Amino acid sequence: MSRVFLVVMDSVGIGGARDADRFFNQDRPDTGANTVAHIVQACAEGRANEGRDGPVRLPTLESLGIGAAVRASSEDVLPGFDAHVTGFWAVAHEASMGKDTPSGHWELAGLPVPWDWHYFPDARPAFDKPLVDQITEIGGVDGILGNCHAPGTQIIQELGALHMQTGFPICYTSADSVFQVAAHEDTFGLSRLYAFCETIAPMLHEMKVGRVIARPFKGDAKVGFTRTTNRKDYAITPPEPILTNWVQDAGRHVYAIGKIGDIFSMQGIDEVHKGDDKALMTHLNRLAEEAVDGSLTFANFVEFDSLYGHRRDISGYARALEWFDGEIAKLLPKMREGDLLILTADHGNDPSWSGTDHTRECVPVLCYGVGQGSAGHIAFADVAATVAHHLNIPSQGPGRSFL
Ligand SMILES: O=P(O)(O)O[C@H]1O[C@H](CO)[C@@H](O)[C@H]1O
Ligand SMILES: [Mn+2]
Ligand SMILES: [Mn+2]
Repeated sequence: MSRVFLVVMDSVGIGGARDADRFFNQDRPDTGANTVAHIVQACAEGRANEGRDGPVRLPTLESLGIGAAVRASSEDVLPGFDAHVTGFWAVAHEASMGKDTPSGHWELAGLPVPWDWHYFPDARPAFDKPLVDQITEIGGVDGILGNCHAPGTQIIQELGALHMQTGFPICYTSADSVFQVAAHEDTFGLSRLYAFCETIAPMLHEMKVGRVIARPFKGDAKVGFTRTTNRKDYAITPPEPILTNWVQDAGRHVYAIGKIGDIFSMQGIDEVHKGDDKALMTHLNRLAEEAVDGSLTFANFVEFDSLYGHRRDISGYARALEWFDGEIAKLLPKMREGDLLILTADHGNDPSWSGTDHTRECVPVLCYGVGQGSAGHIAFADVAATVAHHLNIPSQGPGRSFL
């Protein structure tokens, strides 16, 4: 029986979104943002040589069609990237009005977001007094710090020492529908941070805030503050069955790698494997060998986005792509007859762009195991329908299989 491996390269967008002018980074519309193309261009021009050198080389993604997809989605030039394409590729357009992780993943899983998320204003305070009063009361703290839009790595440097003195959690947000809580793992305590987030999450979900995110960190004023890998997301539960439910309801097994379990609030998921991207790749390789017939393995590789996209680090993003490309080259021979591997993304995060937020972009859909060809332009939800079709189970979403 066929298996499917659906792998999200978080934020690896390819430009070309028709509604990019409705999304912004620091008042600049996202029109023209193109994560992959701008990385390729910067590398070719020698502008991304930190820890690497020269033009970016992605031979495996190229042969699966990433260059062809970028050319089909945008006018951007792509120096090099003219290798023979042996995979099956498409350009996917998002319908949901959010350029965030849950919107992208839910729609890839067959559920365009049926509501408007709540976003906090980029003002001080970002959270109004009645909300702060509720949060401090039910969360059992005497106050909060932050209360603004901020990059997470920066705000812990600014407020880490004061947080240690006062015991007030650092609460901040971004252009996404998120309520983030940074707290020191030792002085505030990791389990206390998780409990705090878990307690306030239902109230924020009620307001249609997509995620409450625990952001633990360590360090002190002298050495500086560093986030740990113990981030935890408390996301709204999808209001309808999604791909993982369809697969599970058909009696099949669903493996989640990385933050997929968090994004879908564990709906339809049998087992979760976590770690940094390197560890996730080990899990993916092991599951390529061990996943049972008829199963779905759904993975998210977040470091493109969290370590490089938001930090506007072009060299780092290029290094991550080159590493990923080499790993996928080693994964392909592990695919069995009848298996389908899909590499895709959830939104863009152009590291050459203004601001530090995601960019509205189309995403590549690169398929291995179904021969060579292209479906041209498709919808995000078509990915779920295609996975269902390949697993020979009913699709319950609005998408159509492109295979
Ligand atoms: O700056 P940090 O804390 O990494 O926040 C980023 O991570 C959040 C969730 O992925 C996004 O909303 C973005 O703002
Ligand atoms: Mn994402
Ligand atoms: Mn992000």
